[in-house]
Amino acid sequence: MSTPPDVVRSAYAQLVVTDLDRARWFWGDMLGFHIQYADESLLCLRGTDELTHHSLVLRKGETAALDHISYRVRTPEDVDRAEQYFKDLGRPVRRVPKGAGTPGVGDAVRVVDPLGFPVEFFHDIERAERHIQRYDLRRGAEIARLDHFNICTPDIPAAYAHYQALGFGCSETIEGDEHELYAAWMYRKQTVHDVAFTGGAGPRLHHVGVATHESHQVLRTADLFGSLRQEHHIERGPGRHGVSNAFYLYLRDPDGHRVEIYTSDYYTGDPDHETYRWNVKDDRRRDFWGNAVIESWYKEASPVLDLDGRPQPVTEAVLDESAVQVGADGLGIVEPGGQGS
Ligand SMILES: O=C1C=CC(S(=O)(=O)O)=CC1(O)O
Ligand SMILES: [Fe+2]
Repeated sequence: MSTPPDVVRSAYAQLVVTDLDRARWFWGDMLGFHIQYADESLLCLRGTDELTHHSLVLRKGETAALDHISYRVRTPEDVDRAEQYFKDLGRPVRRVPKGAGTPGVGDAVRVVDPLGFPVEFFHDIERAERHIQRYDLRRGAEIARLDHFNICTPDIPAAYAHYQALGFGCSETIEGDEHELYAAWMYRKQTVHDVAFTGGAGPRLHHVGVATHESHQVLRTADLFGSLRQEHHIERGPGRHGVSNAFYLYLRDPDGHRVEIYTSDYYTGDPDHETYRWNVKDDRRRDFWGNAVIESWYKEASPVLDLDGRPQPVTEAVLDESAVQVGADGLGIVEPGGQGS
């Protein structure tokens, strides 16, 4: 078996949006991403702390979808390793030389991974002007950086095995009484996750997680949308997660792409870091205060494209967390004459 690439971190998501101006308002004006590059069909954006060209790309297209997620690898040779690794898995692989792909990104390889997701691996990317202390440029939610991808997949154990083989650690899980795996959070950078798996029809993109420095910025984001009579963009939260302990707010962009505003998770960098395991019937797992998870959060997600830009077919889930008796989610199966647990 060939050597997997040395993944450093989740690096950027490329989303297809149907109205670039509305997307610019949502992701730029409201969330505060800096526009690093713009043309009539493409925007490259980055957070206040990000030193490379972008962490989010919005590409105008007919149908809202995920074009690809992208991981940065440690060396240029790791791009070659990624190419060989996925070729050995028998997966679709396409080399994307510098200048032929996303602006700012150097030599890269794009694959459709075993879970059906379009994934890019690159090392070289243009540096960008340091905005970390340009408080004068901050606006809206003041998003600092990309934190993670959350993907919907029907087979969580298969997703766990794939990312474990890529060298990802596992910080937290949601498991049944017999340790059946409902969800997992996995990392390469030293925080809770670079990628997480939500059980459901897939491959679909559940959300992009973006980080603020402070929880008051999460609250301010909700206030901004409320003030502007744009509260319909708020889907879930604000609240405190059980898993990750992060303070959160979920929004839907004008095309329905979900984004999580996320702050204050924790360090996972020690070599013997242990996985924290939640039971699927623990009402605090997804909201530490026991608040219900709105059904759309479990059921709705963005379609993903193949390497030729065609929507990928989805496979229904094996396990459905929202169908388990989960009490606070309000979706539980109430025992005859009993209460949800
Ligand atoms: O980033 C996350 C951290 C925790 C949770 S959960 O709702 O607490 O499971 C969801 C999430 O994957 O979006
Ligand atoms: Fe998330």
